[in-house]
Amino acid sequence: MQKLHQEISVRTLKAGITLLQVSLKKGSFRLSADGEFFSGVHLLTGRVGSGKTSLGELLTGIITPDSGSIIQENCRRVMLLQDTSYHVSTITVREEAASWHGDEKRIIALSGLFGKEETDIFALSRGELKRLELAAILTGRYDLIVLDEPYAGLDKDARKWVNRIIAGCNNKVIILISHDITSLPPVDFLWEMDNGTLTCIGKVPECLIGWSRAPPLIRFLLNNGSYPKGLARLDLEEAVCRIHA
Ligand SMILES: Nc1ncnc2c1ncn2[C@@H]1O[C@H](COP(=O)(O)OP(=O)(O)OP(=O)(O)O)[C@@H](O)[C@H]1O
Repeated sequence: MQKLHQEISVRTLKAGITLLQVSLKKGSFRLSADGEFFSGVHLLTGRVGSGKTSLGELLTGIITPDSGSIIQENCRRVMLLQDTSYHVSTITVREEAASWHGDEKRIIALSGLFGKEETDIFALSRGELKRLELAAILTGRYDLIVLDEPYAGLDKDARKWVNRIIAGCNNKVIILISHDITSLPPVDFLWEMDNGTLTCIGKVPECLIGWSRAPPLIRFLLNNGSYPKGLARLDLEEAVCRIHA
């Protein structure tokens, strides 16, 4: 009985979001989407203008579909990061970190801004500001996080840092919209947006073999019989080394 209770508690804590026959029209562009996003890291890829940003906005409720349903389960706290969206509301780094209502000290330490607490927020570099924002989002108590091109403006080390934090996030739905597949955290599910139509490619790494629009690096690996164990950078490097071994 106790085990059953525990199982129910764990299940009810898991966040998820379901799209049922969702459609959206923006001028001549049409988006249609069906699918379920469970806890874990989801990578959404697709060409420029294919509708990824619109899907992120639909998932987080920034815009509503023209028809269909979006059902959120245990997604009480939802966050969307867009490259252009950061709004500074305070003066110092400490105040800005505190404005996120999370663990202010942890946010400052994680973002590498220890010692800069009283610095004017406008004196930070673009990269530092982005790290502060990402640290606040990824350590915050969000159930659903959509990161639209989170690597934009970040250097190699900062990208690795983002991936380490994402890898440590549990029980959240994290949807990563990125055209850059060379610097990713461990990804659980792969999705593709093609000319407004959302397709679930499947669970990583099993689905990689059937990824018809796989980027050149993945295609090269598969064509050489070296199947990556995942999409994280280390997995890709390991697969490349297997070819040359
Ligand atoms: N307000 C609007 N009115 C008309 N068309 C729009 C509007 N906003 C976006 N679009 C069109 O909708 C399509 C999808 O845009 P969206 O930004 O979702 O794509 P995307 O895949 O995120 O592209 P990108 O990678 O460039 O951000 C594009 O063809 C875009 O031109």
